[in-house]
Amino acid sequence: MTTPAPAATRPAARSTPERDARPGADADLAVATSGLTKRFRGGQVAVSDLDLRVPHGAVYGFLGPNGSGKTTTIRMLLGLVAPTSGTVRLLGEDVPAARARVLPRVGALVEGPAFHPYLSGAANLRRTDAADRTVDPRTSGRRIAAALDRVGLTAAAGKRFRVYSLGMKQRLGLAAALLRPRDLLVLDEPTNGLDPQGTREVRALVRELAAEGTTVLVSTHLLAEVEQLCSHVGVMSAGRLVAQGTLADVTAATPTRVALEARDREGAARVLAAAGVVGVAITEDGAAGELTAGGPDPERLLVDLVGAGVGVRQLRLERGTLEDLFVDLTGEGFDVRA
Ligand SMILES: Nc1ncnc2c1ncn2[C@@H]1O[C@H](COP(=O)(O)OP(=O)(O)OP(=O)(O)O)[C@@H](O)[C@H]1O
Repeated sequence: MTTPAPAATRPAARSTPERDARPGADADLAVATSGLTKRFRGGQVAVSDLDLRVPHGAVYGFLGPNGSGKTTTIRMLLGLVAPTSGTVRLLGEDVPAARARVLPRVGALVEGPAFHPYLSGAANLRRTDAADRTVDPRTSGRRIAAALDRVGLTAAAGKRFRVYSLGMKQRLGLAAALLRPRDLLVLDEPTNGLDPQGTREVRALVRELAAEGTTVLVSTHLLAEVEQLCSHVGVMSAGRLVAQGTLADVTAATPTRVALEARDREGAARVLAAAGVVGVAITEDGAAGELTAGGPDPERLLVDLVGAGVGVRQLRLERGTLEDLFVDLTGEGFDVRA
């Protein structure tokens, strides 16, 4: 169920430059947190020292396995849960201080108690719209019709919420978030539980909104979602942000695997290890290892191999994927399918 809510660092961010401390350095950020931390009663630290940096206009994939702290972070961004420490800035304004001014510009889809099951989709939106004191009640009908149309629920507007499919419920949550124009959308696992068609529809809608200039922060545990949808990514692991940056930069930070085909497998492995290749192992037809940042370049490896008298039939370079990086950073397997 969904409820409409009002609404990058010191991560081990392999790819992100050090946080810029100059005044105004955050001006181009739609979401900026500093040292954001949540410790629940009982002592569990759900989110630890988070410096999120979401540029204006980005579709930011907030990626992490279940329980890594994504929902708690999102709830703190929206003022639904108080941080234990740290600060939040949304659209350049401090939250919660400027909450009343900034949250109307922020649309959100977060888990929680939600729509009335016995009211229709349209009637539920009427309730949501009526609860917004900042809009003109006389234009409510127009806003509701536009939001329903936007998410493809016009035909089902009169049906009771309880008979909606999961995808329709999710889309109604999005419609509620879109009752007024938003500069920032915060979506917590918007495709969770949806069938492939529903998933495609929600992703298409996010793309459309982003194309119109809305900044979107979308949490997910699906790598494919990030790869298909996002310009930026932040990776959470056990409450910490372990990488953050553009999708291209973060993916480029993955180690490249170098694989050699050589008859003298031990000799090839020795040369690789001596040159600074890490995790060198003898393979079926040669040797392989990982080229990390600052490691030798492939040309140098070939020179070394020739110099050591190791004949090489082939040298292959395999660029790491986002999935490799994720497993590497979080130590977890991953649900890679959409
Ligand atoms: N109200 C709470 N009281 C105590 N612990 C909590 C509370 N809410 C969340 N947690 C714990 O904080 C950690 C982070 O949970 P959170 O829901 O933020 O993660 P998540 O990445 O959103 O996971 P999921 O994808 O499963 O929703 C988990 O270990 C969770 O059990």
